[in-house]
Amino acid sequence: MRNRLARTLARTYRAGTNQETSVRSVMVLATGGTIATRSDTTGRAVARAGGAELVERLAVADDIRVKVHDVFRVGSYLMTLERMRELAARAQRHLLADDVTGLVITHGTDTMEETALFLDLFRDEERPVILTGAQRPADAPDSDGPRNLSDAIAVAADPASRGLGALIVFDGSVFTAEGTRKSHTLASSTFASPDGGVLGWVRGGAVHIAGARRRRPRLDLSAVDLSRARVDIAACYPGADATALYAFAAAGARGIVLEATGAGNANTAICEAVAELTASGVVVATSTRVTAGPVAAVYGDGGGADLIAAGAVPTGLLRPSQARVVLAALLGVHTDPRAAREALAAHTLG
Ligand SMILES: NC(=O)C[C@H](N)C(=O)O
Repeated sequence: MRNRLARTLARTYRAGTNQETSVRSVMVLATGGTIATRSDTTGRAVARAGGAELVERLAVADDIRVKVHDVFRVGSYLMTLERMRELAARAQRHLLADDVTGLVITHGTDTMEETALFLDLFRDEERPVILTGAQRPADAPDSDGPRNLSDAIAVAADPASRGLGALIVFDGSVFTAEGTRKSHTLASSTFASPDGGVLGWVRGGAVHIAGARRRRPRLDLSAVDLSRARVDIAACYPGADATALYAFAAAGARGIVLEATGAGNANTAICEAVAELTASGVVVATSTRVTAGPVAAVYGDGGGADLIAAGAVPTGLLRPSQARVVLAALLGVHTDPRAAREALAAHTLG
């Protein structure tokens, strides 16, 4: 196995030496996820493979040089905001220090949408950062990992990917970070962007980018203080009360995202709690459990119009998982919750 890796790397390094002007260099940062899982002795899938193992038999274009670094080796259900920050810092360091065309991050699919958006918010330059993974383990005979990874490397090396922020490449499709989420627990075609569609496609190393992304102001990673960035998600469902909201605030939440019903509706008990918590400096945002469409101030009697009047910030097309990351990032960079509220409102306006 080592020898195969040595041959792959030797080939790519040789390509770099012979064609110095046209060589493209892609750095792969490995973090774990199903793309790196093998079954343990009890049959449970655990992230064990490092990046070198993932790239060793990959088909990549002769003029692409691949380098690998391991960052974590975890299922993405074990990601945290701290790990996202560490990964973002590593990504920035590698882009600074190494002469790379683009970065690929291998990651579990469960929370890829959160990490992708975090990296997108703190991106600090034009070179592409591509996240990919797999739905079937590394030791499955039909793992989708190798194809996804070679597709991601092709996209990272392609000039058309510059300036598009963090992207997700999966099952032949290219997605922007914002608005994209996991949509099937097990199927290989799991990522979807219900409001935005795909940004492009990749087939056999050929990359086609069709869409454009919305430009957002970037945040400064060195300014983020995650100790004041606790944000929890509270579900609204028939009969829900405000117990979870108060418990989160008591546990130190500086922000709460409501996973509301429909176009962003709750009930009068939750509206009252939102008004009280907003007055106490907690930033409440409202998203929805519905797959597509924006949050809107339509209904009274505890509905979205009342929630927003009580102080909740509507998150537009962002779903709770990504609204939480945006709010946490903003609370991490703004000491004043009012500034974080305003920045969230501006962010979700498009
Ligand atoms: N397909 C996957 O990668 C799912 C896995 N549970 C993870 O997120 O790490």
